Amino acid sequence: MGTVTVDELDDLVVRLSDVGVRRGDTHLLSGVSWNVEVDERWVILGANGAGKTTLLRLAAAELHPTTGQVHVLGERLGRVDVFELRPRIGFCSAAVLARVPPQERVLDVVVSAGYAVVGRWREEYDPLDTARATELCKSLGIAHLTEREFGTLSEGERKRTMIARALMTDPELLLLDEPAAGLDLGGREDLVARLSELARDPDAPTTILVTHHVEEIPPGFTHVLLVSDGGVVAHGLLDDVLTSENLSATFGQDLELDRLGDRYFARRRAGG
Ligand SMILES: Nc1ncnc2c1ncn2[C@@H]1O[C@H](COP(=O)(O)OP(=O)(O)OP(=O)(O)O)[C@@H](O)[C@H]1O
Repeated sequence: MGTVTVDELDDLVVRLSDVGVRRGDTHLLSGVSWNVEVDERWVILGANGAGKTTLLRLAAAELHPTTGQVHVLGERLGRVDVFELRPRIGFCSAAVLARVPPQERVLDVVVSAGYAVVGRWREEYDPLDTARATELCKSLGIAHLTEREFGTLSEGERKRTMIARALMTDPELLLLDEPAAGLDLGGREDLVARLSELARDPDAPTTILVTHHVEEIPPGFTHVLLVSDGGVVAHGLLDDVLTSENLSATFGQDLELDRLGDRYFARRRAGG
């Protein structure tokens, strides 16, 4: 990857330059360089422990690199107040979901994102915020659940609530860590369809989605970053980079990738 000029930097939502993350003697990431431009929709794909969540936490300004540089929304981590940066980022992960009190009302889970709180359900909210939260719940198919307690929702309904919450602040960058994990086939297909709608919405934020499964790639996503063992196997346009060969290198198995319409499917090659 060549030198990036200041003008080009303006168009970069995320920029990792030769990034390493180390904990003790363990290298979680090493030598990662990666650029995400405005309006791109990226999938990060890799096996368990490959470093996907670590990458996403860097993009969320939740983690600093041990070596190299990370720029998020034009700001360099280490030189910016992350508390000013984070409201510009919508982050949806199992860790964020786990912080929601089960008794909280669904609409409050969504609307309270605008106030950067989880579980402050006695907050007084602006009617405009309530209206926006209601609209987001509608677009994610949970309008009928807004008065329910979060803890009574199904796994899929919780995931959709958390995506609505992540969108509440109108972020410039949306990060989704394994949004389809734990969903049944119907729930996964419903979520993939909703994320596909979001990906195709020109007003939606630049999006990065982490997954283990090519079946979970929503149509409309444009780019893929393949990671293995804390390093990049390949990155670029989905159509160019997502191949049987690259997928096999990513998962360390002889895999065959099929495309059916705008969806991907993978299986181990017979005898592989
Ligand atoms: N604080 C830490 N100390 C040591 N090792 C760590 C630490 N945090 C993460 N790791 C290790 O770093 C590697 C990458 O972790 P990461 O969570 O980024 O992987 P992942 O690709 O998201 O995995 P999964 O798909 O299983 O969620 C893993 O092997 C993990 O055990």
